[in-house]
Amino acid sequence: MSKKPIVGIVMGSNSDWDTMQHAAQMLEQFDIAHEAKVLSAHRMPDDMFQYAEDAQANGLQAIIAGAGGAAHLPGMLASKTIVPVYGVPVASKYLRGEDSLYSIVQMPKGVPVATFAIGEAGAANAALHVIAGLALHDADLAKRLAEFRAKQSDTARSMNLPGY
Ligand SMILES: Nc1c(C(=O)O)ncn1[C@@H]1O[C@H](COP(=O)(O)O)[C@@H](O)[C@H]1O
Repeated sequence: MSKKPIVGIVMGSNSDWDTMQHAAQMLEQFDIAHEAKVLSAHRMPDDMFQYAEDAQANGLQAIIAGAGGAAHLPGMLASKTIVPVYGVPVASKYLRGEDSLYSIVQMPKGVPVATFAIGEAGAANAALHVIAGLALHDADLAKRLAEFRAKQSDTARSMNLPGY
């Protein structure tokens, strides 16, 4: 039987998956039980409200929400749950995601959404941030996160520049 998800990855459209799959891959890599689904504040507001209202009772410890353009999904989720919401601005067709970034990051005081960079690095980092929080209470996960960081340092140290 698959483990009950503790992280929810949601996105406004399946067109966001190219970006949001990087969050899923990171959680997969660290063996964190998660779910991924399309959920839109604009196109399916009742489903979105229900998801947020049930999130805590369903055992979710974090929600990673990605959306592009008028990206209201992360903020609206945050307005309906105390489960922390990590927002990922997806690059939009016309404004390259600046619109997504601004609409996620500019939350009114009192309803926070932790906002990450536009695109796949933001999606991966949102997952890593969630993992860091979980690792505070999970020694094995903390060890694996430290190993991931050490490997990354090794890769950076071995980078050569042409002619130097
Ligand atoms: N920003 C939102 C929301 C929302 O915030 O509720 N729902 C869909 N969308 C976004 O619309 C973009 C285009 O969607 P389509 O590709 O389906 O036309 C996507 O990036 C999606 O996140």
